[in-house]
Amino acid sequence: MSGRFITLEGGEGVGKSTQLRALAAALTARGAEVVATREPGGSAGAEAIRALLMEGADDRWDARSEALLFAAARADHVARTIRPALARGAWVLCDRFVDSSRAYQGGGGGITDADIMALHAFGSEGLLPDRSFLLTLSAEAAARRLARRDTAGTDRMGSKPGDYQMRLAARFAELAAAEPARWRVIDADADAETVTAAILAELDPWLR
Ligand SMILES: Nc1ncnc2c1ncn2[C@@H]1O[C@H](COP(=O)(O)OP(=O)(O)OP(=O)(O)O)[C@@H](O)[C@H]1O
Ligand SMILES: Cc1cn([C@H]2C[C@H](O)[C@@H](COP(=O)(O)O)O2)c(=O)[nH]c1=O
Repeated sequence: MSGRFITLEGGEGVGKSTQLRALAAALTARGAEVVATREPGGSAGAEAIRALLMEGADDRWDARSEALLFAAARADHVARTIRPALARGAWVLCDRFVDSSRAYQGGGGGITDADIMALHAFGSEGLLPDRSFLLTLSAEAAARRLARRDTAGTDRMGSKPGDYQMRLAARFAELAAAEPARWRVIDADADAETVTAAILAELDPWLR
């Protein structure tokens, strides 16, 4: 069972972190080495950039600066964490990756997809996941989950307005539709165990 690079994508509160933990446990139980990681973050340098991105006022960065910071964090994460793990045969499970930049800074923030992918080509040598899961959930259900989880309030990126959330959901759907060999769309409006089973079923051919 050789390692693969798997990403979980979608809006806030759809259950990405919950599913990442469950998948990591399931794969570890099958004897795989698993590197569970996240973006922005996942390496010392990228975690430092994460603090710049997640803290402060909504207008702390303009759209171009924000896109560059996400790409710089990703470049360090890819070079220091993801590529070494893949090279030794580990499974890399990542909570968000370049598709979040394409949806948030692209669909939500107005940066062109060509510009985001050019930054990715330079910073991360264009690395793409073997499989990306888009977890879909209605905005209302996601908001209910977040209200239960985030009783202390949201961070800078989570405080975007409702129309931004709608643009990014539409953009994620477009990305998945445009590259069906890489993406699987998973209905996240079920209990967590059912969602995990649906994801594992999609990974089954790689788990033999
Ligand atoms: N299938 C599920 N059914 C009900 N609640 C869930 C489910 N999956 C996750 N939750 C709960 O919803 C909340 C949000 O889940 P989680 O933190 O995994 O989402 P996320 O997509 O990683 O969010 P973010 O993008 O903000 O990091 C948590 O309190 C979690 O326990
Ligand atoms: C990788 C990446 C992330 N974002 C946004 C999406 C979320 O609002 C935050 C990350 O928070 P999480 O609770 O850890 O999911 O950052 C983005 O706008 N662009 C990106 O490339």
